Amino acid sequence: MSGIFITFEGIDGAGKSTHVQAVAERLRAAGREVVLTREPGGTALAEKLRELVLHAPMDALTEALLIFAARRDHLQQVIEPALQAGKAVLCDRFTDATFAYQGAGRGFDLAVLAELERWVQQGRQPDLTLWFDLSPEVAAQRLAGARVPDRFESQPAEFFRRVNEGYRARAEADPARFVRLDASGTREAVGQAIAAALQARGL
Ligand SMILES: Nc1ncnc2c1ncn2[C@@H]1O[C@H](COP(=O)(O)OP(=O)(O)O)[C@@H](O)[C@H]1O
Ligand SMILES: Cc1cn([C@H]2C[C@H](O)[C@@H](COP(=O)(O)OP(=O)(O)O)O2)c(=O)[nH]c1=O
Repeated sequence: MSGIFITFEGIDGAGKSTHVQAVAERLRAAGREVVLTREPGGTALAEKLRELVLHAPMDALTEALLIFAARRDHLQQVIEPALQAGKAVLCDRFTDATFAYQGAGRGFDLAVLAELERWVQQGRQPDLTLWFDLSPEVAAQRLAGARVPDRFESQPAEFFRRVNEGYRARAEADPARFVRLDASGTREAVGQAIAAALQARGL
C-alpha cells in the first residue's frame, strides 16, 4: 500500500481536532497504519520550536524560519519515513498554515515563504488537504472559554479573516489537492462531508 499524506487546515476553532480521530479510525478500519501528528511539532526538536513560536515574541522572519526548521525536522524524522513505509500520515496543519498565518495574516513576503517551502519540502506536498472554512465569529464563539489563547488565538477577528482568505487563495491555487468543507455545519454534517471526500478518493 502506498503512503498517503493528509493535512487538516483552517483557522483556530474551525473543528480540525474534532475530526482527526474519526479519519484515523476510518483509515485503520480499511487496513492502513496511521500516524497522527501536528505542526508546528511532531518531533522532540519541533515541539521545542513550537513552544517558542507560540509563546515568545519575535519578528516575522524569525517566526517563519523557526516554523520551517520545525517542519524540516518533522518531515525527515516522521513524515517521510512513514510515507515510505506505506502509512497514512494525518497532520493537524502544515505549510498552508504558514502561507495563511505568516503570509496572509501577518503580511510576510509570500515569495520568501515559497522559497523556504521549496528548500524544506523538496517537492513534498500533501496528497489531500481538508480545509475547514469557517468565519472568525463562529470560530471565536466555539473557542470562548474552551482554552487559554496562544499568541495566534489572541489575535483580533480581522487577523483570522485574513488567515481564512489566505487559505482560500491556497485552495484556489491547488484545487486538486484541497477539499473545502463548510465548517459552519453540525459536527455530523462536517463528518459526513469528510467521509464523502475520502470515499471519492478511494479512502
Ligand atoms: N461543527 C461544530 N459545531 C459546533 N461546535 C463544534 C463543531 N466542531 C467543533 N466544535 C467545537 O468547537 C471547538 C473548536 O473545535 P476544534 O476541533 O478544537 O478546532 P481546531 O482544532 O480547528 O482549533 C471545540 O470546543 C469543539 O468541540
Ligand atoms: C503550522 C502553523 C501553525 N501556526 C499557528 C496556528 C495556530 O494558532 C498555532 C497552533 O496551531 P494548533 O496546533 O492548531 O493549535 P491548537 O492545538 O491550540 O489548536 O500555530 C502558524 O502560525 N503557522 C504555521 O505554519
